[in-house]
Parts: sequence; C-alpha cells; structure tokens
Amino acid sequence: MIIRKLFKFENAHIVRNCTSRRCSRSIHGHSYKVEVKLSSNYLDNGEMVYDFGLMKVTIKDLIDSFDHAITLWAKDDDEYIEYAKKFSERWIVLPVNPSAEQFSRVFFIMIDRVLNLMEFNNGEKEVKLHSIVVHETDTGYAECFREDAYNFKGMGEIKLEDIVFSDRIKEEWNDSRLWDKLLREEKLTPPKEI
Ligand SMILES: Nc1nc2c(c(=O)[nH]1)N=C([C@H](O)[C@H](O)COP(=O)(O)OP(=O)(O)OP(=O)(O)O)CN2
Repeated sequence: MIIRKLFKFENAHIVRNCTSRRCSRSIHGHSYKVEVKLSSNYLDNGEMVYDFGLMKVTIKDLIDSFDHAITLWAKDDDEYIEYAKKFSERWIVLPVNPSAEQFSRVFFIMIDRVLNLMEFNNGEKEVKLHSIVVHETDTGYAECFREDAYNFKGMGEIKLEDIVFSDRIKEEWNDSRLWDKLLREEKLTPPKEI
C-alpha cells in the first residue's frame, strides 16, 4: 500500500543552462507542492502504514527548510551566490541545479536517510520511501523513484554532505542538530505522542 502526504513551500531560484530563458536568467519563485509517498505491506498498531502526524516532524522540518528561502546551485556564479547569501538569511546551496527534477532527487535522498535512521516504536514495519513528486507549478511536476535518486551516473551524484543550509534555517528546526545526526547516521527517535 502507498500513503501520500502533501507539503508546501515558497522558494526562489534560477535554473541555469535550461532552454526557458525566464527560468535560466531571472531569479523567480514558485509555490512548490511536494508529495511524499511511503509504502509498506504492513500496518502499525493504529492500522496505518505510518502516521501522517509523524511525517509532520522531521520530514516536514526538512521540506520547510526551503520555505521563504532561495536555493542556489554550488556551481553558479560566485558573486551571485555571495549576494544571495548576503541579502537573504534563508538560503540553501545544492550540489545540483535546482530544477524540479533535482529537487525531487534531493528530497528523496534526505527523506530516505531519515527513514533509515528513524526508530519505529508503534509497530510500523518495512516502511519505505516509494517516491517524491515535486510540483513546481500547477502544470508541471517531476517524480523521483529510488532508481532516479541514486542514478549518479545519469543524473549527477547528490551527497548529503554537499547540501548546505543557512544557520537561520537550522535554528528553526525542532532539533537544531538534525543535519549533524543525518550526516553522522545517528538514530532518530520519534515523539511518543504528537
Ligand atoms: N523539466 C523541467 N522543465 C522546466 C523546469 C523544470 O524544473 N523542469 N523549470 C522551469 C522554470 O522554473 C519555470 O518557471 C517553470 O516553467 P513552466 O512550466 O513553463 O511555467 P509556467 O508557469 O509558465 O507554465 P504554464 O503551464 O505556461 O502556466 C522551466 N522548465
């Protein structure tokens, strides 16, 4: 069975080297919608694949990092990156161009790590990340499956170590050590009740 939870965020970016001129040469924003789809053949003590409420803790914090923020590509012009960081306290640097496709891969890799480290304390079993859908506009989306997320040869490698969040973003997380924990692969403990 697949369950799906929808998250939303507002974000600014430029996607370099694409054919659409407005997209590649002007800073612009989107009201993104992100669908996180989880799968399992089992149900927990509440007869759910995974409580939607639990998805509103760590997974939500990570996606919400991108809200009212600017997303920068590490290979963009240094001057542009420095100015964006100077004038926006909420910024993220990615090792890949911030297209809908790469956003969906970035979210897949981050949320996959969260699920791999999360303790399941309410009888959840074999909860897996099925796919991530990133709607950039009302009319266009990208959907990332496991084979896309880890398709380093065809689509570029995304290492969590190469994703950088500004201090202000990290300060707003429920757990300010969240990123360290993901990088060091420390166990994550869910709240007993939400
Ligand atoms: N495959 C992709 N194509 C485009 C992406 C992308 O991430 N993946 N991104 C863009 C731009 O960011 C652009 O802002 C969105 O383009 P578009 O869908 O053309 O946006 P519109 O709102 O103008 O769409 P309408 O359907 O005409 O309203 C470009 N391409």
